[in-house]
Amino acid sequence: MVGFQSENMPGNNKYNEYNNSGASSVERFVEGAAAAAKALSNGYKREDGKPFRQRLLVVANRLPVSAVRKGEDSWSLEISAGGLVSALLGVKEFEARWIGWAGVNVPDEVGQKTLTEALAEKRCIPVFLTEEIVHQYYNGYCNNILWPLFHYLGLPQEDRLATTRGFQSQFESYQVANQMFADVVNEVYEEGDIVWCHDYHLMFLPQCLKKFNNKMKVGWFLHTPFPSSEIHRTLPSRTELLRAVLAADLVGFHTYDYARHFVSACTRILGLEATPEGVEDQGKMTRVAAFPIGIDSERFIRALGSSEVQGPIKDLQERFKGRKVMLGVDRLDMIKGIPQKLLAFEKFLEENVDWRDKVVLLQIAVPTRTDVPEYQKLTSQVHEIVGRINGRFGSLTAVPIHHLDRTLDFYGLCALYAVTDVALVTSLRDGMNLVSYEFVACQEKKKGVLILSEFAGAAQSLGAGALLVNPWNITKVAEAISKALNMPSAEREKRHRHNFHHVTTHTAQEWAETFVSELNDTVVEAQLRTKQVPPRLPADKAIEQYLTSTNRLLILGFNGTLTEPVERKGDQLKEMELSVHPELKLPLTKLCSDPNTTVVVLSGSDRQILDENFKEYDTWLAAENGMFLNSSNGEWMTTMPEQLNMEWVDSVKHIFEYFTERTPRSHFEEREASLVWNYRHADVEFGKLQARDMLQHLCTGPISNASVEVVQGSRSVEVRAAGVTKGAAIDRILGEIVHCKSMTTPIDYVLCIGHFLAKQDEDIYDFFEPEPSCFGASLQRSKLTEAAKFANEKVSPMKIPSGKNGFKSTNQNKGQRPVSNSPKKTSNIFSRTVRKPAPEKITWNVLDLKKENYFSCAVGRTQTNARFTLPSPDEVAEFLKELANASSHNN
Ligand SMILES: O=P(O)(O)OC[C@H]1O[C@H](O[C@H]2O[C@H](CO)[C@@H](O)[C@H](O)[C@H]2O)[C@H](O)[C@@H](O)[C@@H]1O
Ligand SMILES: O=c1ccn([C@@H]2O[C@H](COP(=O)(O)OP(=O)(O)O)[C@@H](O)[C@H]2O)c(=O)[nH]1
Repeated sequence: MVGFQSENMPGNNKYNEYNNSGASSVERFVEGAAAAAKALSNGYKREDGKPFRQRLLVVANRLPVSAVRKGEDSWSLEISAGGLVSALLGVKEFEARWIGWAGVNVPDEVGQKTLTEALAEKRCIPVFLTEEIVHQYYNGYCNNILWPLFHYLGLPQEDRLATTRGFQSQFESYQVANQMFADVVNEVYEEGDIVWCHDYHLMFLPQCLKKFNNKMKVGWFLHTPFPSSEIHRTLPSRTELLRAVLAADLVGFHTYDYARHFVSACTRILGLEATPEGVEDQGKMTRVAAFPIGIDSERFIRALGSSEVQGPIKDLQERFKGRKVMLGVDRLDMIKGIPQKLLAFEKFLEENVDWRDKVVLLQIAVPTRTDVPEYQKLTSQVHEIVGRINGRFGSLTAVPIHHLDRTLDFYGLCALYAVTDVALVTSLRDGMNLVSYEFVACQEKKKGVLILSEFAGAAQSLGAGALLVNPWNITKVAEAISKALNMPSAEREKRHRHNFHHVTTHTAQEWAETFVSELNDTVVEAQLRTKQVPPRLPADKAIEQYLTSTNRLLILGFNGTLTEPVERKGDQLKEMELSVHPELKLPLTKLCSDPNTTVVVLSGSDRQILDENFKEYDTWLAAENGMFLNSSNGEWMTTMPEQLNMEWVDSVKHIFEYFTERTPRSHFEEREASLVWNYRHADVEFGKLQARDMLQHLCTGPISNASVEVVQGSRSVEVRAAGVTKGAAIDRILGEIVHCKSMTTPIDYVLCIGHFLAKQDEDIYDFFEPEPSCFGASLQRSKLTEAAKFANEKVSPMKIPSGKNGFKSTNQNKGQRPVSNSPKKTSNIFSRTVRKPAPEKITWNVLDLKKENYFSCAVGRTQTNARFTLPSPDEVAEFLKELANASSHNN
């Protein structure tokens, strides 16, 4: 015996839910939306005085109503079952429109036209998917691939005999279907609208929408779990899906765990940067956050008092008099753990003979995705188990399990929730599970017990009051059933209080409002960030000014500026040494050989690396952020300031050693004025965790009182003596260059390009700044040397002062750490200090720099003090090529 269905069972009407005025919830929802729209256009306010909000386009695979064709041009609309629809029906604050599939194939024009009209009354806009697309996209890619994968059930094996089960063809249909949704959104969209895309069906949608209109405010919310990145990485189209989602402005999940998994998939699989706000890709920020959904609890509480619910409550109480009622309400889906639930109940009955005729389990199993073979198999499996248990423990007049393969209406469900003593939710994985919320909302009188799977998102919010179980552990679930049925009323009351408070204060309305307001804020913040992003380097202008200048200075960073693009293997950087971009050889040679141009490569790298990479060019090298200088004759000298406190080095080294030993493929470099721990070749995720720990150790230990700066790079941690910055070194470097080259005319053109660290090294841009830039140059000014201050005060020209902190005397290093080159690091052993120019000799203005002759440019950064930006070393190479060509034609 599979089940038992009473004639009087509540909710036999599977169509619309009616209230006293005879309107369905969809109609009420839609009427609310229509009223909102009207009020908006009339400038009205809502009853509670708040203004109406902007238009919200809710795009989900399924509309809140499914259409059933009654004739060529007549349709009846039923509410679609499922958590997403339930949650969004609770949202009444917006002038909302739904865009989605009506759950029916409508190939003919008449049908499409009439259904569109019928749905328009409900503010729903249909996306017409063909039967083949539905098969491949919905049954195939969504429900046979993404759904099981996201719920940790793994990928199905690709079936070579059935072409429809190939990943690739299903994925292509998925993309086509997403584009079909996008086309409808694009048609309906008006400026200022918010587009909220829902769920795993529409992961491609954000990208399609942004491609069409980059200004659209696009949010994406996932209703299922997002699995560990190790699961996601098994998906053949893992990269495309992540990238498509990242096109959204805001990406939301039910729990922090899911959000964290998503961010880690982006860092590990795509190699992107995680920030506290989300994920960053070349300056484009996607905000990632947790927004736990809720229900419209008021609607349930109100319904309990209505005659539509009170009637069925009485019937149910009468029918199950003398027995405790246990309830399961699930779509008949493998993630819901229905077989596990039944087996646990069977075990409970086996072990608790006295309870056999005193308890009944009502299991509502809503048919779902019935075209997918796995779901068909599940139905038979469940029927078989129910039959066996009822056969074993049933009598002529009663069975322990009442199993219904059908949908109940809202009132029927409320009545069931209200009469239940123990609700049993055993999902193997579940994004949230609204049934558990709904049960709690209906239990103010009875204060029944919720047994809840620890693998449902709801466990994180209702865990305080529920009995949490691992559904795979049948023995423990059986024990929980026993505990729940025997729980004293005081404990039930206490547990219920916790959960009722949560359910009634974290509602669907609040969920949607928070998401939408966060989306608005995210877009505003992004706009602000974009406004602060300096423009791209104007190559033509920079070249034109270069050609008309007579004494030019080019300051070029190395790593991330002149280097080859970095390759990745999976989530790892390819092991390789830094080397000059191959396309730069010729242009660099040309530029360096121009007698009117001085090229300085200014880098954080050590002397050896610069020697190895630049020995063939006639260029100045400034290693370790300018602490060492090498004129083109190959002799290194130090520019280190006096009084550098290096007492912290040993203890920091100790910590660096500790982390290096524990982080495979990381290493640290000991430099003269700094220590750098580098994890660019280590596992990105692990490296970041280690870096975080390391920072904590450093800050609470050796550097807590030391005069140092900690510089966090994208894959490194560097500790430097305070004051060791490129900006601070440049005046000493300039003095040496002027002297060495016996310059007699001022520098009248400066191009300073680098992937310099924002806080610590961008003072170099400000050093040359003839006018305070609008991008925050002033931030760094207080740190500048006298020479730089002088430069800032005057539009031009600038005189390099001698003295104080400008240049060091030749015997300045007494009592300091020795400044010799470490022999193992460089073959170029000799090091001397930069000479101190005689003040009387530099009486003229070294810099004669006008605003239009100064080009500071940040590479691969958008938050910068520089005047201009270039996105990558490739573009730097391109620009320097053009510059070198123009210059050689000019000569
Ligand atoms: O539309 P169907 O394919 O029949 O499936 C029904 C819905 O199932 C999923 O619901 C999820 O959303 C709930 C609300 O956020 C959440 O509580 C639950 O844990 C999820 O399973 C699916 O995500 C929806 O898109 C489907 O419409
Ligand atoms: O006969 C039924 C059974 C369930 N539901 C609704 O379906 C939703 C199920 O949501 P849940 O989050 O628990 O899981 P999902 O089915 O979305 O995975 C709940 O709002 C239920 O009220 C319904 O309308 N009729």
